Amino acid sequence: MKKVFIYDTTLRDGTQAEGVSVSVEDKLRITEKLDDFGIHYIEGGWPGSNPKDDEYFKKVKNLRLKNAKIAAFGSTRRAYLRVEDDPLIQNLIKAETPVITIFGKAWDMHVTEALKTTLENNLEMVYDTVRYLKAHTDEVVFIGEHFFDGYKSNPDYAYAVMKTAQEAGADFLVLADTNGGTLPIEIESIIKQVKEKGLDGKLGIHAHNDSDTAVWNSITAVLNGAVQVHGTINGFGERCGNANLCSIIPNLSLKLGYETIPEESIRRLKELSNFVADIVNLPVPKNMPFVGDSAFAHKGGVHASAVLKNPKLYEHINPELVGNRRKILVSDLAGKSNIIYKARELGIEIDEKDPRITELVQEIKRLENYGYHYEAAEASLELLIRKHLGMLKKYFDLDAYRVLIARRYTDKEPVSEATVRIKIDNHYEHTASLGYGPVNALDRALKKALVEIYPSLSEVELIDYKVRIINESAGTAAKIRVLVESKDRERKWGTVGVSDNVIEASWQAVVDSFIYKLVKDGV
Ligand SMILES: CC(=O)SCCNC(=O)CCNC(=O)[C@H](O)C(C)(C)COP(=O)(O)OP(=O)(O)OC[C@H]1O[C@@H](n2cnc3c(N)ncnc32)[C@H](O)[C@@H]1OP(=O)(O)O
Ligand SMILES: CC(=O)C(=O)O
Repeated sequence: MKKVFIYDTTLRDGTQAEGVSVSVEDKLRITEKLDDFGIHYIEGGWPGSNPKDDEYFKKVKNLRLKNAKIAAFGSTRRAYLRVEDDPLIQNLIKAETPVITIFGKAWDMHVTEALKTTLENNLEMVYDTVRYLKAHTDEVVFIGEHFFDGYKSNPDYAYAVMKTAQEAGADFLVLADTNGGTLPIEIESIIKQVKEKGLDGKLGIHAHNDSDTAVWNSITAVLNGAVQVHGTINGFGERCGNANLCSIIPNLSLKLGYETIPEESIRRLKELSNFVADIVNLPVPKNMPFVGDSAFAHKGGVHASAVLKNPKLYEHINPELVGNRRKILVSDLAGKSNIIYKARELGIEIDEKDPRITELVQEIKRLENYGYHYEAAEASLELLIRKHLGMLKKYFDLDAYRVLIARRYTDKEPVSEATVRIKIDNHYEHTASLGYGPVNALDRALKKALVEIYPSLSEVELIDYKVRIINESAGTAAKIRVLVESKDRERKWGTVGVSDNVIEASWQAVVDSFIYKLVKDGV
């Protein structure tokens, strides 16, 4: 099996993404995680660029890494300085990493316009820097910045830059599509040409995603002989991001038979994706291939029906191979199969031929049309299914609720007060409570009324509350959907309510939340 070295630049190019800022501790945690997953190279940052990166390189030496080699990143020497006198080069050496990665200009226009130097001097900068660094570290990775654009502009020069780096001793010659404008067909053609011309070192690829082709550009490079692939977890990075390792790794390993990271790590890929997303505070888009929450979610009734017969009918791989899971969604696009799958997933015994399933599908479509949305409120969906199948106990009846919001001249904030009167068996409970807002007051008053009979409700906490106006064009007559997220010591769940009135919609969602808790506790 051919091996491809995975080179992660989440901590360097990834942090060049808009909105990302990570602490040294964050960087160290990500380093340990990437190492644990068997990533071969971790580019930690640019020593000398900022105090955080300097501290990172001091501290990373103390980590006991099992798999990864840490790379310090920088550029070729300044056009007008000797390597010995260039502080940026000296900082790279001071980082004391086993790998140093430098980028050098491979596009003639960049040499003359950005560096403002001559093409010959740039070749000398590449040669001097690689040679010098090679004497100070184990491995030097040379990135030909803008290699593909450079090749399209001046093929001989772009080739000469890479060949110079090879002659100076670079261990990997990485071809970069820095502006991300190159297409897979061009990657293939250009790599073939440079190999024919005589670039016979170990090639790598560093692709950006501006044309939405970074993953396939990287894979094309591998298919044409590249043995090192640069990318980031979840693909975030400068502008539109870098090549997404969460797609490259499974494509190479599961589909094309290359050795990348160990199989058991690939089985936890979603965990790695979520881990990095949480730390950098950039959520994983639901529709991200392989690791997104919707990557294996089936919504259309036709899809659900087929997946129940054989998942392969609508899934390109088994989701478990990358640590993801199959989801069957229930919505107005559902058919009987969605309901059967969902009910079984929830542990509800259901006979496929039960005529109530068809009625339930129609009821869900009616409610979704009214404004309910069950994808984000699975607890309400479970209650609806149970109720329809006669499997939901009556825990209490609402007799009345009332919410008052008042602000006197002397009050700093409005005061919310709720009263609730409910009937349990033949007994009435009548309670009142103040709250931070009307929903909080209702939640407290209802809990007060129920907790003596159902003590486990004291564990329920409402942790999120979202309000959405559904048919906005109707102005004040618009319907309001409230989604509530609740938790107890073990789980989180979502419930929904819809009404013309925000308090009534909130009440429905809160009531569902409490009932769901009682169902799950087996009360
Ligand atoms: C394609 C990439 O993603 S490369 C990585 C980009 N990442 C970053 O830039 C983040 C870290 N960068 C930094 O902290 C700073 O830019 C530093 C410390 C590297 C340099 O800071 P400064 O000295 O203030 O320079 P500044 O950022 O304004 O400009 C970049 C300089 O690097 C030079 N440079 C750019 N590429 C190269 C190269 N391959 N080789 C040598 N010099 C280069 C530019 O010509 C410019 O030099 P000049 O100031 O003499 O015109
Ligand atoms: C070096 C680098 O990040 C690039 O060429 O895109």
